[in-house]
Amino acid sequence: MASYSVLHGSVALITLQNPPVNALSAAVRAGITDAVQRTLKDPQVTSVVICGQNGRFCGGADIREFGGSMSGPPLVPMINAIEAMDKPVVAAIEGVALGGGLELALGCHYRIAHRQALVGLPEVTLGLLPAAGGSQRLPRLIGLPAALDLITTGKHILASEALKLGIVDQVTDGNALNMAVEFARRIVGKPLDPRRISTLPCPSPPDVDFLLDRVLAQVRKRARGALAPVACVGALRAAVFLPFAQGMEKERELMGALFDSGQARALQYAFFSQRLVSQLENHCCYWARYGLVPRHIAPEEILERCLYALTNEGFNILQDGMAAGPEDIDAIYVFGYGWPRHRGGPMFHAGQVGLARVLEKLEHYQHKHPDVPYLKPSPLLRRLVAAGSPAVQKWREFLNKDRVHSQL
Ligand SMILES: CCCCCC/C=C/CC(=O)SCCNC(=O)CCNC(=O)[C@H](O)C(C)(C)COP(=O)(O)OP(=O)(O)OC[C@H]1O[C@@H](n2cnc3c(N)ncnc32)[C@H](O)[C@@H]1OP(=O)(O)O
Repeated sequence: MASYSVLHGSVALITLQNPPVNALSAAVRAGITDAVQRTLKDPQVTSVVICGQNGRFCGGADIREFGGSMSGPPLVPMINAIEAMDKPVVAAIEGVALGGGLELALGCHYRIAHRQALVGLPEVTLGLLPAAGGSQRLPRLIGLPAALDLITTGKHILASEALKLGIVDQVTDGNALNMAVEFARRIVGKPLDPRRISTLPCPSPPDVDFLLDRVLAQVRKRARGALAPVACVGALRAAVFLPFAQGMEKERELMGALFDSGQARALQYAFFSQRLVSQLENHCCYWARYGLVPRHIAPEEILERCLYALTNEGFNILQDGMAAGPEDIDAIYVFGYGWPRHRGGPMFHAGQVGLARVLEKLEHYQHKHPDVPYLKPSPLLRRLVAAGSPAVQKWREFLNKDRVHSQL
């Protein structure tokens, strides 16, 4: 939800309330929409400040809502309505203004931030693009090159850097909310048209096509096969060449293709997995408090059972003639599945660990879990170990001559 109050008799304060990061859930969007209506109707109110509860402006759209059916007021019209207001609206940014949170702030007429606050459009890291106007407003505010950098990487930057880029108007080491309220009182009556970012042209260099093509090639190389960075460049191209309203249509169209994609689901799953893992320690405290004895599983066991089962399947694939050699499997993992290049690929890595050790571990885990078929060591792995664990480049010599021809 969002609370509404009036300070000094004339400054409406809209406070986003959705701990811990004040994500823009349906209830928060409804609260903001209602509060905007109240400020418009209240003749005493001459300016507006939007802030987040507990020193955090907003962590963006509520990612947990993405999996289900989205309800409540949509973000885009809400932000457009804020920008269109005839009373100045100031975003008081403390903590974070990320994703939809920064897009909300870009719909405001001014942005005042704490120096240490983090801002950014990290949607690309979730397989998305900034589709609440961010891909169209940010380049209009700070120019195409800087917007391309921020949006295609999704990086978070400090407000002090955002000030240099022109994303925020002022920073403070003190209380950003107090500063924003004082600022809001002072700017009443100043013209708002130049502050509506959607009405600005998009500053871009003369060789704009060259720049867009170069960045497109870079993102394709950096994140092979990833859809979102490519879509981000497409949305920014629209910001340069199309008027705002048409650019917004393009932004929406590109987001439509990403929103339900497997890549977006995977990246959002990874976001929450990362946080769950970091909470493991707290779970242990919980178990201890209730007298439960957790089964101890060493992190190496999890890693080894995943990794060695994977390489074991690689040996079976080689044995069955589905791949011509270990290099085929490694190339698929490095280039297709993001296996760290400096580790060569799973088959090369098995060679580095030592085939005898991989075999020993598989035998150990198979003994413990005889019902798990993929822990059963491959005959090819046994043959290689028996032959003294030759280097990966020699494995082809040990493949059965009569195996089915490779499909690769
Ligand atoms: C066609 C549809 C149109 C839709 C258009 C609108 C689209 C908008 C796109 C977006 O805005 S996508 C979201 C963009 N925002 C982000 O990517 C930020 C994600 N969050 C973070 O990076 C970090 O959480 C943080 C904000 C920097 C805070 O970090 P900190 O280390 O302090 O805390 P965490 O442990 O990471 O998080 C605490 C807690 O909060 C949950 N959470 C964080 N952000 C969100 C979020 N945006 N939505 C939902 N939940 C969020 C996080 O999962 C933790 O909760 P948990 O229960 O412990 O897991």
